[in-house]
Amino acid sequence: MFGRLAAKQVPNKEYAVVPGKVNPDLQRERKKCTFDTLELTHFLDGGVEKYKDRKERENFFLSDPELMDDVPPELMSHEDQYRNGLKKACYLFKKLKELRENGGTIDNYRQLLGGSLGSAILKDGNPLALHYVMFIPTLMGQGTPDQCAYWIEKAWDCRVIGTYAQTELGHGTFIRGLETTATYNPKTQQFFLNSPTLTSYKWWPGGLGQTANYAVVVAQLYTKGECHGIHPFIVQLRDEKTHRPMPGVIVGEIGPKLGMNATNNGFLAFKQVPIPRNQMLMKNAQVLPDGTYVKSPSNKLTYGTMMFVRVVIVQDMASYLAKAVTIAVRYSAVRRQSEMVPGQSEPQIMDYLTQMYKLFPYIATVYALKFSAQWLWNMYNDVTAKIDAGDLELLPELHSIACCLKAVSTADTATAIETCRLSCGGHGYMACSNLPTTYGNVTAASTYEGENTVMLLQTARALMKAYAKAQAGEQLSPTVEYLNRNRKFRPWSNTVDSIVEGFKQIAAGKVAACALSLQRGVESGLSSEEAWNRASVQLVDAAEAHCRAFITDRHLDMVRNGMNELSPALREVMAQLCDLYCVFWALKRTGDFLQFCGIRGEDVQNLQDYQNELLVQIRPNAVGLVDSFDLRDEIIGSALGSYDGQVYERLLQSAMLSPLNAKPVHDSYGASLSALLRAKY
Ligand SMILES: CC/C=C\C/C=C\C/C=C\CCCC(=O)SCCNC(=O)CCNC(=O)[C@H](O)C(C)(C)COP(=O)(O)OP(=O)(O)OC[C@H]1O[C@@H](n2cnc3c(N)ncnc32)[C@H](O)[C@@H]1OP(=O)(O)O
Ligand SMILES: Cc1cc2nc3c(=O)[nH]c(=O)nc-3n(C[C@H](O)[C@H](O)[C@H](O)COP(=O)(O)OP(=O)(O)OC[C@H]3O[C@@H](n4cnc5c(N)ncnc54)[C@H](O)[C@@H]3O)c2cc1C
Repeated sequence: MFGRLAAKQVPNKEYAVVPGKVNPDLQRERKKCTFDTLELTHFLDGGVEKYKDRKERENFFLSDPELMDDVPPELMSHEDQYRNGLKKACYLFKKLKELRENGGTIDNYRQLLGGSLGSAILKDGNPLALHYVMFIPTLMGQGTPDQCAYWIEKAWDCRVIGTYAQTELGHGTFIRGLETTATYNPKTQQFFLNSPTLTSYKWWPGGLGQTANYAVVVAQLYTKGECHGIHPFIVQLRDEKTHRPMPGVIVGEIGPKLGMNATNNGFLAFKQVPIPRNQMLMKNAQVLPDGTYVKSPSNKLTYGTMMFVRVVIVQDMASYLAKAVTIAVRYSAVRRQSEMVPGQSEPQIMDYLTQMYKLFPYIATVYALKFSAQWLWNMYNDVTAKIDAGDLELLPELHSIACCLKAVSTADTATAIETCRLSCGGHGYMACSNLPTTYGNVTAASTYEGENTVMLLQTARALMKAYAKAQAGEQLSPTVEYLNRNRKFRPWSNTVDSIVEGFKQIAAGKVAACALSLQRGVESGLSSEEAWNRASVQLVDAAEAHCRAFITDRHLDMVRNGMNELSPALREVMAQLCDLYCVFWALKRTGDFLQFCGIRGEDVQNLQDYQNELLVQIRPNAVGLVDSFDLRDEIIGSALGSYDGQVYERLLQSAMLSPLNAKPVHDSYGASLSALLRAKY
């Protein structure tokens, strides 16, 4: 599990991990599976060829001992976490080059950043992540052809390493309020970057601390004495030879965090630092040599990189969740506890219905998120192609759906991972379960790239506009089509179709209720902004309902129309998971269903019965389902979740890695404990 780790011997050899030995409970589970797990793996990969590519790629990276940890990051100091992360990130870059030069493929660079492979190699974050996730995408999305030609090659080759420096100590959400200035001087044809206040210090950018030598800096543009709002600039932070900070640049690292401790998040300030005019990214807005400002077709195009990352985050959440639920399900098959029937042997904890309820809805969530993420990715590509051709019509629709999916996927995944941890009892609390680190990585995503409440309020804003359009009888875009005022919702019928329809009905009801609250607020004398604030709890709720309607609709559509080539046995299991996702959320929202869909008490009981039935139906396939995610042990990185299920052996092995166990008597005994034991009070 930990590569070349020189572990202290376990106290008793017969309790050591035995290569190839598989826990008998797991073996039995695998025999029970009713479908072909490889068929599902191929489906998840998008076909046999892609499956083979992935396996080859994983082998290339994960079989390299240089990329495995000698010591788990949680046993390292903060400084060593960074040192180790950076060493591996640099080595990874060289390997990637080697792969390319040998004709190998890596269809998506990101696979090495977040997601399965990335989080296996750099468990606690990658100090080069922002270079790939935001610096390069900003150059590509916001540079002119000349700027792209000059910078992108250098960046791909890591001859410059960048980050995305937007957030400041004083402002992360409200980016129009950023204080860093970039003032143009036509005489020298330079911008001067300045940080006028403490609150204008850039704060958070990944890799900024000691890694990046360049950054895209988002700053208020001043030219001819006028402020034109925030724009992106390429700024050199460190000397290309010595890596010392450039004159006027104050830069450092912000310190330990809940997680992601190798990402080298930093702070940055400028004292009138000059950069040439051509280092403002000018695909959209421009400053001409004489200082004339040329407006962008939309000032929201500056926000393009954030949109890209929000889209990508939804995909990554599905990967993190697949990992967590694999750990928890395998552990639940191995772990036996209590007596279900007095006097009988202890059952596997997965036989308790409450345990199935903790885990199986989250196996289903992996699929729900994956299908929504695929749809969003396709829409993102369509819309960006249209924007490049000058058509911005679909940008608001993309923004609205990306914001709520980012918020709901990150929040749901964080809850799911915490539930997986709880489902593993005390052992889930151990760092070596890999659930705490995974949680640390995922919960960060509820804040970064747009804080979740703020994101839902962006969607709510779009929903209010769509509602007004619907009331005016205007045509609506596809994701809000259900708001059409002439739409007749079908009556409740105790089917999954009815639940999906019900979520739309709930969203439509909540959107209408928000519109009414806003209207009443204004009529009572509040300004529209005050009325908005008063309605904001409801607005967030409406945006979440809209997103749930979207996710369930996508999931059901995929099961009905996107799985025709799968075997009947597999299709049946996929349909069960989709039903479970829908019923699980319907039961979490029974109040809404009672309020908006006209269901009755006995319908809730029917849903409850159906949920229980689904949990029991899925039970024999639980291990097969997580095996189908096909995550190698290096990716799982957990004493509880490895394929062979040698849980207790691995827990003991991992305890022996603690430096506290290196000697029979620890040094601290002489330093403090012995005196205490001998003192006479
Ligand atoms: C990712 C996985 C891989 C690896 C992970 C590893 C490492 C990565 C780790 C971390 C990366 C994190 C990096 C960051 O966090 S970078 C910083 C991100 N910052 C934010 O996201 C800031 C959030 N704030 C905003 O986006 C905006 O300020 C705002 C909240 C949207 C408000 O903007 P504002 O200009 O004030 O707009 P409004 O007045 O509210 O709205 C005006 C108008 O514009 C529309 N709008 C807003 N944003 C967009 C957009 N992006 N695209 C299109 N349209 C947009 C908005 O809807 C409104 O429209 P109206 O028609 O209603 O006027
Ligand atoms: C791990 C991590 C990595 C990051 N990496 C980067 C990076 O690489 N580059 C970068 O530039 N930034 C980065 N960030 C910063 C990140 O983008 C911001 O933290 C995020 O956008 C939230 O902004 P904030 O911290 O100012 O929160 P705030 O906006 O201060 O939020 C605090 C609270 O105020 C509420 N709030 C704020 N505004 C409103 C509103 N309008 N309506 C209702 N409620 C509101 C929020 O809901 C929240 O509850 C990173 C952050 C983290 C945690």
